[in-house]
Amino acid sequence: MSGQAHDHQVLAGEVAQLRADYEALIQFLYLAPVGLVQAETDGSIVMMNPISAQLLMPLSRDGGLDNLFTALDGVAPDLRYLCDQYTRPSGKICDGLHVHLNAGGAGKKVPQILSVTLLKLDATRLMAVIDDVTMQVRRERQLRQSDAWLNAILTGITDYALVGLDARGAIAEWNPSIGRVTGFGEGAVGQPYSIFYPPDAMTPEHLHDRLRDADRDGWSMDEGKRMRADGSAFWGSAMIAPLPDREAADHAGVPAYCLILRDITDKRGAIERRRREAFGDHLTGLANRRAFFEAAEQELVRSRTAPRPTALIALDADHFKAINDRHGHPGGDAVLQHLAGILAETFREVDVVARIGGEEFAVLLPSTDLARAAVVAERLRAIVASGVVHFDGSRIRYTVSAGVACLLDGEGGTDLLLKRADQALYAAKRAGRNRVERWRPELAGTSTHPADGGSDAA
Ligand SMILES: Nc1nc2c(ncn2[C@@H]2O[C@H](COP(=O)(O)OP(=O)(O)OP(=O)(O)O)[C@@H](O)[C@H]2O)c(=O)[nH]1
Repeated sequence: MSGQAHDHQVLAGEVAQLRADYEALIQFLYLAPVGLVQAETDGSIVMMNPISAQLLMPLSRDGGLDNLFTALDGVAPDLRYLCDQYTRPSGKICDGLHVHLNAGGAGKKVPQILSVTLLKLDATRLMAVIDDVTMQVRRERQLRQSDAWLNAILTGITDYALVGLDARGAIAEWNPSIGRVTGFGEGAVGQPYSIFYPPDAMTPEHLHDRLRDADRDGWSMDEGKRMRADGSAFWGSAMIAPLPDREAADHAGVPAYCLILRDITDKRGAIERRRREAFGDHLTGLANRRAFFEAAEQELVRSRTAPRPTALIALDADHFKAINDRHGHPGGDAVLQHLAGILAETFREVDVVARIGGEEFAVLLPSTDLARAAVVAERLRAIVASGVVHFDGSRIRYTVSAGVACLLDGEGGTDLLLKRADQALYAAKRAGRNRVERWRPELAGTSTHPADGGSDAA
């Protein structure tokens, strides 16, 4: 081969190499998962990839994209200034500058956050790297928040065990806090966290339910009797929270959740007192409206998974205003306490008996149909009608009216059940009081308040 031909071949090879490099660069620009914009130092855009067009287009006022600084003027007005002030021949003009789009706007769009890095390549060329970091920023903020939350929980607590659980709820690692609070040694590793609970208190299904609750809500908390390794019991709370990077931790023995086990034996009395204050009715000692709704909600959710009827009796003392007027408010209170006493004696342990309003009571009867509930309500009505309240030298006689309703498997919720029972109750009031009415479809749409429903007022 002649020298000239050889040179030619080398040159052709170099050109092919350059072309291949250029193709690779173009490919890179097109496929890069970030926006890349090449511009002159005054911001005039020379070249941009599709992602940067996508990110910058919404910022363009005239539908075109000629100048990087003009496009970003509304959201990052100092970019042009930063560039003018940058005197070095090349380097980073700004690094990961966060630019907020749609922030504070009247529109309902979620604020979008772009990260802009501006490089000076040489005296005439700039390169901007633009990335949509909205999700990343949100995620970091969430993580910071959950860190703060965890710190708040841990601060000031000295009697807790911090236990790493794997994705199946088995204890992943041992640490001294586990030994201190529960007495379990390294042999606990690999065992389900239910070893901290009394035998049979937690089925494998319960154990997994708690993990799923934590996945769904960010945490799951319960409180009750716990066991130490030596078989002694203590009163404890257990909070389970998923670890931030748990997706990657689907293997046995790798922590996916954190369990914080606290010995709160000392605090139990105070907690129960607070519970009573929050969920108890001070006048009658029965459950209050809030406790009733929570218990009813729980029962109805359970009745959906294991179908069964749920009944409700709504009860109201008749002509109660007249009793108050005649015997004074304390006399009225004595009647309410008397009625509460009868209710507490009449119903089963599983029934939820509550005072849900001034002189209105409600009883939730799990696994009970309409006919059975009506029989119980009738028995109650009769007991009240035959009783006497001794108050301040007087004998007060009173009666109650009751409405009974029932939901079949999975039908409606607490509000519907209570509404039907109320409709039946006021049908009983309209029909003359001192009686029990069952809800029936014709009552749908009738009033749940006597004043609207043509009550025969006292
Ligand atoms: N003593 C006492 N009275 C209460 C309490 N809460 C509500 N009340 C009274 O209960 C009375 C309820 O009156 P109404 O709603 O007119 O009902 P009613 O007189 O029982 O008539 P019907 O229900 O139609 O038979 C009002 O006078 C309330 O002031 C309470 O805790 N103690």
